Amino acid sequence: MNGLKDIKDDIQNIAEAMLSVLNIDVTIVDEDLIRIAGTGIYLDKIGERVNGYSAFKKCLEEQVLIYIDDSEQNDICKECSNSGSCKEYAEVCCPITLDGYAYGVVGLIAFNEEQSSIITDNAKDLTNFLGKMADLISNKLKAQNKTEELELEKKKLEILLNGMNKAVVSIDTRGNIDKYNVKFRESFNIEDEKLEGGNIFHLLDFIKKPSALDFEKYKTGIFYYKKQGRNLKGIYNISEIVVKNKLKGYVIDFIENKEAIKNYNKINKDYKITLDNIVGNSQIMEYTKQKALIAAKSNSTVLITGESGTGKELFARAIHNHSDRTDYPFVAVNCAAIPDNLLESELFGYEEGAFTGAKKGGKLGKFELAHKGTIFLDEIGDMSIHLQGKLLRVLQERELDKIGGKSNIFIDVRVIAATNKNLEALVKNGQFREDLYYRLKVIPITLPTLRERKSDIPLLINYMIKEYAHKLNKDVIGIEEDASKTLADYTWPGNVRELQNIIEYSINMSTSPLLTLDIIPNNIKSTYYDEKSHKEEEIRTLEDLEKEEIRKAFNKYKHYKKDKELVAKALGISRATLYRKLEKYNLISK
Ligand SMILES: Nc1ncnc2c1ncn2[C@@H]1O[C@H](COP(=O)(O)OP(=O)(O)OP(=O)(O)O)[C@@H](O)[C@H]1O
Repeated sequence: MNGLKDIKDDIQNIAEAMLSVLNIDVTIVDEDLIRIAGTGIYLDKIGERVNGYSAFKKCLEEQVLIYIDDSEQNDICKECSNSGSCKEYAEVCCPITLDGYAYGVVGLIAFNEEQSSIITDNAKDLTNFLGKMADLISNKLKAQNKTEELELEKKKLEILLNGMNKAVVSIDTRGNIDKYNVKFRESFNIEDEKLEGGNIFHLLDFIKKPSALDFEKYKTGIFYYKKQGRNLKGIYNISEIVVKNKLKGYVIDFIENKEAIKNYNKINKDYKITLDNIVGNSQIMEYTKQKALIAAKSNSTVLITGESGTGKELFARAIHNHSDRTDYPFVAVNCAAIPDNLLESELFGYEEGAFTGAKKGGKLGKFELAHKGTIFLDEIGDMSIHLQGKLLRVLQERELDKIGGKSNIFIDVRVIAATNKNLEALVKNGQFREDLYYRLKVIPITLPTLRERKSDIPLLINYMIKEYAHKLNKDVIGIEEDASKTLADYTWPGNVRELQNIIEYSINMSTSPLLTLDIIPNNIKSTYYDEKSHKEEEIRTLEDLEKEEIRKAFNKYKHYKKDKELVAKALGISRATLYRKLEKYNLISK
């Protein structure tokens, strides 16, 4: 809280104004009885303390107006240490109070007969006037306190704003910049001179001027800023500033995309896939999980192989989540799903004007988006030889050579690749670069098929029943034994994904709390019955056995480009013999 000394110049002006109106000397003291302002002989005594016991002290302590018209007879004067030598003829003093506290006293003092008669003849008007002056001074004090409070609030807000890890700017309704934080200035790299008095719609032209009609539609947007040496992509939000129902302006905040992903990852940490929630405790699964955990603690490239639906992406995510990159992005790219000519810009991005039709501002590649995190290159076996070369360079140099880029960008990304193809075979056929193959398989992880871990099937079934019953809002709680046995005996060429589909289908179809055999699709049941009947028949024709072995071999090598060659080799026959047999058994469509 301020005292009178903090507004002493204002007070001195008031004292002089009073003197010129009344022609009576004025003195003003503060709460410590120090003279703050004065006229006449008191001018030289500013800064001095007034006498120990005086009318001023009483006025201050008792917060009462004191009027003395005869200093020789007055009781207060008699007790004053100046009694006998006092030069004052008469005086009026009034406390300066604010919120019940006395901050000082303002007094009028007569030093001669003439001044004394002014005081005595106009006692009522003068005391009234003095009261008004005391109010004027206390209001000045109040205003001073308010100004300081506002300055303090402003300072606090500035510190808060600058401590935020988010760029923020406030504007008036026409877009003129009012306030902004350090992060804003640094993110967009705009000098203070341009920002002060600048217009946001000119400086950041991706922001469209909001209108009351479609405010809701345009209040958030994605931005791409590539100027002043900055290359930012993110999301912006506009909030209205409304005071007493009137729109006064807007506050805009910006979140960089990478941060948004990071925050998203943090929020979703609880639901993250970890090795613990990958279902399966068979020996081979336990071994695979252990290997994945070791891989998570390293920064080397991982190559996950396994048939379709064995959980390659699941393992890749779990490895990322167990690594110290977990708070940074996990970016998955399916190399087979994107045409080769687009995959290059998808992975590595391009600079503005890199080619005809290139987007304004260029494009950030997945490698850049995954900075400090993990990139998951799924179906790597389908990548073209040209891109394999580019990828190899990125892995070796740890630098990104963007299309149309002038300089290389350093990247810190961990690579996990996956495929259901036999990369070794592709290397032999010249379809996959040998050098890249070895770069990728620094830590190879092979996921077991579901057939190889049949003991996990009941666990997976129970897990999936719970999951889908909840999702589909059905009261299914389990499965009947024969149905469970049928599922456990099936060969599951589509692995866990196929099992998932069957469970989802069965729960949809089920009308009872337990899944029953009759709702299990026939193609799954037939293997069970075929095998069962085969066991009972015991003796089968050689042709039947031959047909079944051919089928089994095709099933095993169906994902290989040179499947027929591999099947023939596995069956120990020539390709020509295989073709003859396929024709004989009418299996040619396979
Ligand atoms: N052990 C497991 N526990 C629980 N769910 C699993 C398991 N393995 C796979 N899944 C589920 O099966 C589905 C297929 O898994 P994922 O996509 O990881 O397989 P993938 O090997 O990458 O397949 P593709 O080669 O076809 O891309 C997903 O829905 C996944 O959640």
